Amino acid sequence: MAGKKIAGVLGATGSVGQRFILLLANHPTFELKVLGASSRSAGKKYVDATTWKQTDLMPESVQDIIVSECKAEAFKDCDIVFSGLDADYAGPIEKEFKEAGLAVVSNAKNYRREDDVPLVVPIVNPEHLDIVANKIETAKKEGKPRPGFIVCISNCSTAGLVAPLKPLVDAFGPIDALTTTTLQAISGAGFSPGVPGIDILDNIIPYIGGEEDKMEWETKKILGKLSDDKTHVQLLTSDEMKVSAQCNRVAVSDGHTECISLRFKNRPAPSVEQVKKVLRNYICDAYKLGCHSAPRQTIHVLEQNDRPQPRLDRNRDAGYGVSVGRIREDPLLDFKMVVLSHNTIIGAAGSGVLIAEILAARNLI
Ligand SMILES: NC(=O)C1=CN([C@@H]2O[C@H](COP(=O)(O)OP(=O)(O)OC[C@H]3O[C@@H](n4cnc5c(N)ncnc54)[C@H](OP(=O)(O)O)[C@@H]3O)[C@@H](O)[C@H]2O)C=CC1
Ligand SMILES: N[C@@H](CC(=O)OP(=O)(O)O)C(=O)O
Repeated sequence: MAGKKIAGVLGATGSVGQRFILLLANHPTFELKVLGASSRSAGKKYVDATTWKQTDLMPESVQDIIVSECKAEAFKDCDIVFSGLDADYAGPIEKEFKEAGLAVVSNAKNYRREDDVPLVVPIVNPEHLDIVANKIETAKKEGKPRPGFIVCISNCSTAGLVAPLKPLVDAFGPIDALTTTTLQAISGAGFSPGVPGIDILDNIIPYIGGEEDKMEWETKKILGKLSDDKTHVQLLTSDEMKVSAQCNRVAVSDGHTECISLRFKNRPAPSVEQVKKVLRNYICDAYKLGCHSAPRQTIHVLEQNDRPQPRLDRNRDAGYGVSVGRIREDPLLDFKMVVLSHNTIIGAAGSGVLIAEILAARNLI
């Protein structure tokens, strides 16, 4: 690669934005140059604008960067713009960036359901990025400038859920019924204002607005098939796959846990040992492509009966790997298991970085 690609982060002061900063600070492909946040932060040094809440120190390289307004003009030299914007404001900002010809990889939910926007968990469905390749190729054929585009990262709980589903579907055919009950970390609720300590200490909150609907819908897009003309994804129908989610907030800092049960359409169902073997042997395409952040072990199958646990297992493969434990037969469906994923790494900023690494490896940025 000639030189490093120039990167910017929108929403750089928030929960996801801070994680982007950590992941991009010493990245071999990307050089972090531009940071954007609200007008409350713009004009200040990053170190003064940000209430840093990560357990790793703020990298020195970003401390003196002056935070910009989230305007495309300020980011015009960026090869890639990562967005960790508050979804209440992300819509028009990301649209302006795309229309200015910029490549945006977004954590916000605003464009996930658009037909021409790939919804990507990079360890699961990187082939959906063909939609971007097709746009660029079409513009080239028509003699038009390289178009801007948005790629969306999934909801954080959905990212953890689909990771084990993908190799299972590839090996054993469709899953026609799935239930998941989540135990979600407080970092998932963001920092402004975030979950108050008085609400979450000694407590569980059995409601996360919009989360269950997102999990039930996004799973069907991520596991859907790319259309033959590579313009959109054919969503799984509710007849093909029924998904039911119940979402809870728990007093964990990082790492979403999910108790899932699933049923395969084909009979006879595989054995527990076959399921474990398929999960263990799964190597994601991003790793085969040689991407820097891709997990060497995509799915860690844990045999101890009290694992996975957020504090012990969330950082496997630097937070890009997903842990699955307690795989056993289910008396109602076929199997049940416990899945753990790092919500701000593979569930958010890390997925963004890995998507960008794939785009760079494919010369799409
Ligand atoms: N946390 C997680 O695990 C996940 C979050 N997401 C999504 O990622 C996005 C960011 O979430 P999170 O980091 O948790 O949120 P935070 O509340 O922690 O951060 C929000 C960011 O948006 C900025 N912002 C707020 N208002 C404006 C505005 N009017 N114009 C420009 N920037 C603004 C804030 O800047 P300032 O500091 O100046 O106010 C801050 O940088 C959301 O869309 C969320 O749904 C997705 C998956 C997982
Ligand atoms: N709702 C998730 C985080 C999030 O913001 O998700 P989304 O990007 O789908 O809105 C959580 O609370 O843990």
